[in-house]
Amino acid sequence: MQAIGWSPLPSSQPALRTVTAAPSSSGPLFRGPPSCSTLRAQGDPWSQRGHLFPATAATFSAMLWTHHRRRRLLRALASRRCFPGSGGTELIDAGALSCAQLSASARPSTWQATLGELEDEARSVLNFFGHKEPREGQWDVIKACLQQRDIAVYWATGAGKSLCYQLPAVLAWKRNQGVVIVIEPTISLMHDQVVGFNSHPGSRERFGPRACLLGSAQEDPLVEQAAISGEYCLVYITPESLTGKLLDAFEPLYAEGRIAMMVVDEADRIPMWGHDFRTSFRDLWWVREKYPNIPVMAASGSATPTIQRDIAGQLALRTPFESIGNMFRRNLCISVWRKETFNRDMERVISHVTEDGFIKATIVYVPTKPSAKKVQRKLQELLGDLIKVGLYTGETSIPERRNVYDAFFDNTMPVIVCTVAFGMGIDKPDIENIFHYSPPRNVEDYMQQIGRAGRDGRLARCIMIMAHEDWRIYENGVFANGLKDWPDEDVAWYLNSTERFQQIAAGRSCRWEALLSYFGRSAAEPLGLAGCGTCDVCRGKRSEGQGDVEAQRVFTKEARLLLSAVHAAQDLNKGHADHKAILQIAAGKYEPSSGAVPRRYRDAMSRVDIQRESVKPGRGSQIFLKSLLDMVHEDGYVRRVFRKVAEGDDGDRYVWQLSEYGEAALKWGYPVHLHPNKELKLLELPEDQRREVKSDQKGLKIKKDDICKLFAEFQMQTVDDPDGMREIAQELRRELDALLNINAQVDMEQPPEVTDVDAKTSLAIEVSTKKKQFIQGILKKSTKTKAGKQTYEVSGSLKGLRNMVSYIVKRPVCDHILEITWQRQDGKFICILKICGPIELQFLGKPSPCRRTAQKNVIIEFMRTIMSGSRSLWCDRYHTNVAKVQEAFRTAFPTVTSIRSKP
Ligand SMILES: Nc1ncnc2c1ncn2[C@@H]1O[C@H](COP(=O)(O)OP(=O)(O)OP(=O)(O)O)[C@@H](O)[C@H]1O
Repeated sequence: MQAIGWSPLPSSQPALRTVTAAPSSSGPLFRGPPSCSTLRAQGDPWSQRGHLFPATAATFSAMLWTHHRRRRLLRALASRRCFPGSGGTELIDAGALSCAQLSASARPSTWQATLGELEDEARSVLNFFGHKEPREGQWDVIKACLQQRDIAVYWATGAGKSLCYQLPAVLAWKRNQGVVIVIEPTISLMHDQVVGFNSHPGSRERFGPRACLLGSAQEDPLVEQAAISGEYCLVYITPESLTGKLLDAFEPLYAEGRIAMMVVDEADRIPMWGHDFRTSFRDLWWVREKYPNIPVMAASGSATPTIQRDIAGQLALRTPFESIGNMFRRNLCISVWRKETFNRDMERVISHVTEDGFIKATIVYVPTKPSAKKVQRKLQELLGDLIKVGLYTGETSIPERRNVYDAFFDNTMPVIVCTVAFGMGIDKPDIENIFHYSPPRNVEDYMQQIGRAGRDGRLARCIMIMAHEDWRIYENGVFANGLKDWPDEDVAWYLNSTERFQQIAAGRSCRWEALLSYFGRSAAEPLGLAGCGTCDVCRGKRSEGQGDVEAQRVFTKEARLLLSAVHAAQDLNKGHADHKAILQIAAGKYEPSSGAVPRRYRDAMSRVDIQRESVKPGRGSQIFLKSLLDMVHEDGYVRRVFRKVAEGDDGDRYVWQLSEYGEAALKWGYPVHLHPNKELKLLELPEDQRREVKSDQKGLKIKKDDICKLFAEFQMQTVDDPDGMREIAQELRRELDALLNINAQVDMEQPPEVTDVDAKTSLAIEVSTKKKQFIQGILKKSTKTKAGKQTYEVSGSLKGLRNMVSYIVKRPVCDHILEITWQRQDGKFICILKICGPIELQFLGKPSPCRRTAQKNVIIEFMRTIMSGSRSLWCDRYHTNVAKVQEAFRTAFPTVTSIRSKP
């Protein structure tokens, strides 16, 4: 075999030239790289040039079998990997020429020359991607790739990180030097990258470089086979697949030196997902340990300095070439809106989707799967049948994901409602709106998600619709429970990130400035003194997102009392102002610890006392101030910082501080206007009403707790005891029915503010005939349209009707409502719904051997669905015997009247 390849030695040292093994033969189905000899025969210029990546023991010995001594040297060289230009000048063989001697004499001129040559080649590969020039920074990263260095690239979303590894991948592939493995966190992202890469004209040519994805999303086993024998230029894979069964599969390719580089894209997911649901992210160091000689690149669009350090540690990066870019995206206009009613919020979303009569590509992010379903249904309803709204969550099946993804890209489904499962790294140029209905859990996720918008450089909107209560799921709910096993420093990072995000949402300064400073970037340079000029704060539009401004009330005196207490607590406790201390100080109940300085204590207290005197009685109580603290926090007057809770310390997780804005408000006495929250409104009710509401709430909580217990019991039941299961299921069912009745009332507890119930207005609503029963009590007139739909005229107050109609008619529970009664109680307008009746189940799936488990899973899933407020369930995930499940259902749920299966 003739040698082709690059060597760090001068041409007078031909023995040290490296050689590549002939490429493995391409399978009939795949376009593998052409062999070296074929290329030479075709006069391919790539084959005449030097090597991008060092050769292996096998390839060395293939060429140099006649030179025994040098063969030994080269084997050692190959096994210890002496890289040109990367400082790998190790002494190898004392008897022969030492590598150090050789390199010392030869490297400067040859390496420069060779690198220059490679750079020329790399530039010409830019055409493959259809780009004329590299963007700022891309070239430096590509050069570091050519030097085989570990690399960390932290640039803004959409800045062009992918090219930094795809271009070297094409170069390596063309020179027959192996594949680049790219680890991506999501299937949709892999799919996007593979489709994008394979659609380049160069990829479609015969023997053109191609990309593939491996893992559960790859249905064709032949692709896996071809990928591990090096027939693809880029192999995309999830961390689970790589650290799982495919880790060993790449061994032969590695032994041949034909893995050119490993890339961990979206590397910020390592600390973010690695702890809980994607632990494989934290196992990536296995790959490094098993294949130590492969250079590693980490890329991320949302990594803070702390996360960058974590990534470097987890991937064991060796003195990496770091490129840290500016993260400001001038064309993204960020706004935050306060939630109003669900329907009103959805209407506001729609008004932006259909602005100017054009349908804008839009992604709506929501934090949980049930809320994704709810939002999708509502948007679909408002948009009608012509405009499709897709749903993409962790529960979406792989074929369905593919459909949704494709439809979104070709604009047949312009709106997608999704959880974090969708969108990461997706490069659709014309997304004009990103909505968040409830905030994502931290700044990193937010940055990543808004980064999908405006990738064509045109203006795009990023609007977050939220309520302060939304943060609770991250602090107390299922997300926070997941933190239990995390190390302290990661918990601190997580909670601080959520807290910083709350500050950004409060909008007391330019939102981009706050984002950039979170990511440790200078805001002064890209933004200038005037801020970004595009966010709602800079445009002076913050108040527009604040919902009903008239609902705000003046809390200046109470807020000043609270802020002065935070100030005093900070001062007294050496910055450790915890929740309890602040409330005690504000209420005048604080006992100083023995270490407190009496003089300072007196001064601090007297300042707080002055404020307290100006507050009305009852408004300075700890319980009132507790609600107020949440309100001033929501509005950005105070912020929290995570503190490490010591072993056995049951203190608060956070310490509180005045924000700059809070300090100014305290110092200059600005008026403080706030939206009263639920707790505060409750406190303001007369005693008897408050007690009533509380007992209702308590009743509901007890009921919910009972149900959760029953549910847990049901889950514990073994499938071998169908009678036991059935019994618990029936009990559960009764409880659920009762709960649904309560829920209906509780949901309507904030009824339309009806000032005069007798002032009736009529409103026409269109409903299908089967819903007739639930409005007959208040039906005034009914007519049938030509299309066969029934129109009913219902009486009531206009606002009340609108609320009721949208609540009832547009919700999936409407088919199960038996009776509606409206009542007026304590000046409130209450609608009581009795819910029961047919529940429709649709099954997709084939019989599978583990029927009982599947049946149980279906029932569990069903109960979850009911508890989340929905009444229909699609069981497409369970492969089971449909008839058996139907039977199990009929016994467990006698009210289920219609169970259909889909072929
Ligand atoms: N040199 C270039 N010239 C012109 N366009 C480019 C260049 N490099 C990249 N692009 C384009 O920029 C867009 C964004 O690139 P890419 O998807 O690589 O961004 P990214 O940094 O990986 O973003 P994210 O972090 O969101 O995944 C793509 O459409 C790509 O084609």
